[in-house]
Amino acid sequence: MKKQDIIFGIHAVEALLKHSPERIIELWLLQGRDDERLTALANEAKSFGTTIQLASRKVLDDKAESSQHQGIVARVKAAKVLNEQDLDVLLANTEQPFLLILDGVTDPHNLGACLRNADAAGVQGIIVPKDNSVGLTATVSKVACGAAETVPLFQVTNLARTMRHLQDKGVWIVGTAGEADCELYQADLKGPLAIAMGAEDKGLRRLSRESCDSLISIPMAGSVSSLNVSVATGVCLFEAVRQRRS
Ligand SMILES: C[S@@+](CC[C@H](N)C(=O)[O-])C[C@H]1O[C@@H](n2cnc3c(N)ncnc32)[C@H](O)[C@@H]1O
Repeated sequence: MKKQDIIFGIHAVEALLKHSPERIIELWLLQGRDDERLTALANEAKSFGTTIQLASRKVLDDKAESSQHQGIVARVKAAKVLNEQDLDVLLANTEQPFLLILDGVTDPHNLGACLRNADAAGVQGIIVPKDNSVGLTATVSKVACGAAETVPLFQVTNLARTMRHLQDKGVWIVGTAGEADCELYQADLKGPLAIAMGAEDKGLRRLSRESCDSLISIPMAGSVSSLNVSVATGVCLFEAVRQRRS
């Protein structure tokens, strides 16, 4: 298991300082950059006793393994990996579960965007299979814009079994597939709910699809056959938000 991670980008580091500053070991800032937001983050990090170093762009690019760091890179203690037991704790403490299942999303940009959507929609947790899914990488945190620090990601060994467990706890699972007869806008998305999205290439796996209580499609007016998974996630989550507010 990894003991340390890298997190980069202004929003990602800001969320880290807000929600789990104790994880930050060291912070590198781009030298010579006079940026109010970076200065504010550096001052906050200093107040937690974090070591701060100024570094060149090349050093930051190397640390982040990306040039998208916006002048700030943190070395952090790896986040605790959440599992089935942690999910049970969440369910026990949540009156009206609103969850997202991602069945094998492998692109870090997609997971990051789904985390961001989930945070914005008020989703309490995302469930992913441990294998064949991307985890919380530095790129995921950057794209999530802070949501990797606020939305718990549960990594489970057997997704179909976890879905049955959710159903036993009264959660209705709505799967998504372009060919489903029922359209999103006809579905009832109130009550304890988990929305299940499929992988970028193959969609929901057979067993996951069969484990859903219902399947819905997002109507497609044009010629493309499907939406990007993070876009489809946003569309479905916010239809659920609309219904749950009314
Ligand atoms: C790129 S699509 C996968 C396409 C894949 N070829 C398939 O057969 O499902 C990734 C995921 O986004 C969601 N999605 C994309 N377009 C959708 C649509 N029109 N209706 C429902 N879900 C959709 C589904 O969860 C799907 O599994």
